[in-house]
Amino acid sequence: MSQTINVNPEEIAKFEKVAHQWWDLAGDFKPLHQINPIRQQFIIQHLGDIFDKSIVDVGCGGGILAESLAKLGANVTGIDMGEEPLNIAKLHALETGVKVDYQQIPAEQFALEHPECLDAVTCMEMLEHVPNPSSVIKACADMVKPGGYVFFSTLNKTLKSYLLAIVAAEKILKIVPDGTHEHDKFIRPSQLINWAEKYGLKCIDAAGIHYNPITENHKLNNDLDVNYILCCQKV
Ligand SMILES: C[S@@+](CC[C@H](N)C(=O)[O-])C[C@H]1O[C@@H](n2cnc3c(N)ncnc32)[C@H](O)[C@@H]1O
Repeated sequence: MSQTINVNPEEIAKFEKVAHQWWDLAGDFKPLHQINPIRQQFIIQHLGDIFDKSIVDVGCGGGILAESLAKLGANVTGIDMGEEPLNIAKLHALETGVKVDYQQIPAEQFALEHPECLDAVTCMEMLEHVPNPSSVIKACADMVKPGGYVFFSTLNKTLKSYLLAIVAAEKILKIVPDGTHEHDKFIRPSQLINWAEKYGLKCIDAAGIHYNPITENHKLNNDLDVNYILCCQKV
């Protein structure tokens, strides 16, 4: 299957190794738990009531966002190429009684099988872990209905993101495992928007995701220098 080429086994292995910590609120995924309410808020701000909306969460991992959207009544499918994160996601959904359809399938393959089917697609903190992010962006654009929404979040390629997301978070504070991120793989908003537009998406909103690991303060703001989220609409 040619689509599986767009997977870096080393990246998948990183997340397989720490998957057991996915729902530990004080563990390696603490930052994702802490920013989840604000990214959910950004999504709902654009989608409105998500009850009964069909949403695919691409690179869902252990299901932090997927579950939170399903809890609000959306019909959520979570896709990822990591087996262990998906096992953890399924187990957690059983424990909480939240219904999410988890599948191990590349985004490109899912898009081929489900063209223009969805009300929304979310793809959070995943693009910086794939060999060819533009191919994932195209897949997200292909699976959403015309007029539907695609949300991307990732890390900007700036000196500030290197200092905060790698030096501070990984090397000094050790709030995420050393080696989680490669600065080369970070994506400037202009680049992401360029790719999105190439595949028929129009960027209609952008926000910075501010997270201070020391004060644990988190909020959306206008500073896209480190972590940011985009809302795109399919033309
Ligand atoms: C940092 S986690 C983000 C999890 C989730 N999106 C969130 O923000 O809560 C990155 C996820 O991307 C997944 N991933 C990495 N490469 C992938 C690929 N090529 N296809 C699908 N998922 C991938 C990893 O397995 C991992 O679960």
